[in-house]
Amino acid sequence: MKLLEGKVASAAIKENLKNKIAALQSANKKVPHLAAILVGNDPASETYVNSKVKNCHEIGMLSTLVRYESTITEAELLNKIDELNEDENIDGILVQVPLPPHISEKKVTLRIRPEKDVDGFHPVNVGNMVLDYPSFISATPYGILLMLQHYGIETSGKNVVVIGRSHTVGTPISILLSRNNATGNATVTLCHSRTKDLPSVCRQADIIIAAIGKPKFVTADMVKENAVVIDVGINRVKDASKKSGFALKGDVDFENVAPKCSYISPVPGGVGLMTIAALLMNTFKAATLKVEG
Ligand SMILES: Nc1nc(=O)c2c([nH]1)NC[C@@H]1CN(c3ccc(C(=O)N[C@@H](CCC(=O)O)C(=O)O)cc3)C=[N+]21
Repeated sequence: MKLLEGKVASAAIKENLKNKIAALQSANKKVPHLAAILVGNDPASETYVNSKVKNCHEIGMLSTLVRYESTITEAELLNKIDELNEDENIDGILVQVPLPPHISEKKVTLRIRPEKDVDGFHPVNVGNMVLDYPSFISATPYGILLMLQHYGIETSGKNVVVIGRSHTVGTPISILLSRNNATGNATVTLCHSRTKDLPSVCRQADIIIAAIGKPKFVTADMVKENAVVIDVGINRVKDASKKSGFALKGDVDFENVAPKCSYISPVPGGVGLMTIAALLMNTFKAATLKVEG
């Protein structure tokens, strides 16, 4: 069993970006600049956004963190997005979700200009992604592709079972893995709560992608010998031994599943870190595409 280490794979991507940014700098060109908006003080969101900002800094990318109290009005937030859309110094914009209930995530998503939508959440980007036109692929599915690529895991002709049909993970990764290109050509089965006999469907899988949001959902009896297991879950489970009182757990019963796998991604230290690398890739692309017109 080999671990798919997000730390190792994301470090390689970040090193490459760092060199490219250094080259821009020495050519006196503009350095990519990400604007991240965080509303409220949800501890998980704070961790993720701080990590995004820190990672920008590590590779020489500029970032601006815009913070608001959870009482900010929807109109104020939309105004800020308009301002960042117009700001020529800003290449990428992301608004961390979830947002407070009085703010429409849909309105916010639609307001960000598709050219600056480095999260790839705008319907224009989602549509372009589906049609295989140039687009921003959202961070989690893109991160999974980068992880598979880094470890040289072949997808062509493989049976992939994706568990979970969310807009942000299950649906886009199913589309991306089934398309006709170097990171696709898989036979994809997208499973969900109405799937009949999920364990036997999973046992057919060469690659399982677990994105359900339930700890220990994928158990050893569901996994074929030598399968590749990608765990996208990020569940905060009560754990009195941790300083925070919580432990981060994936969707896979790691202890019992790992011995059967050829490769498995851990949580933490797996796909989560790849999502950040993917965001940096998208922000770099947003900046350089603009330069090229
Ligand atoms: N507009 C928007 N874009 C997002 O991309 C977005 C979002 N909102 N909302 C929430 C989800 C979740 N997400 C993660 C990012 C990093 C880790 C990550 O770095 N995880 C570390 C551990 C972090 C920890 O210790 O809590 C790991 O798995 O090793 C996880 C999850 C981005 N998301």
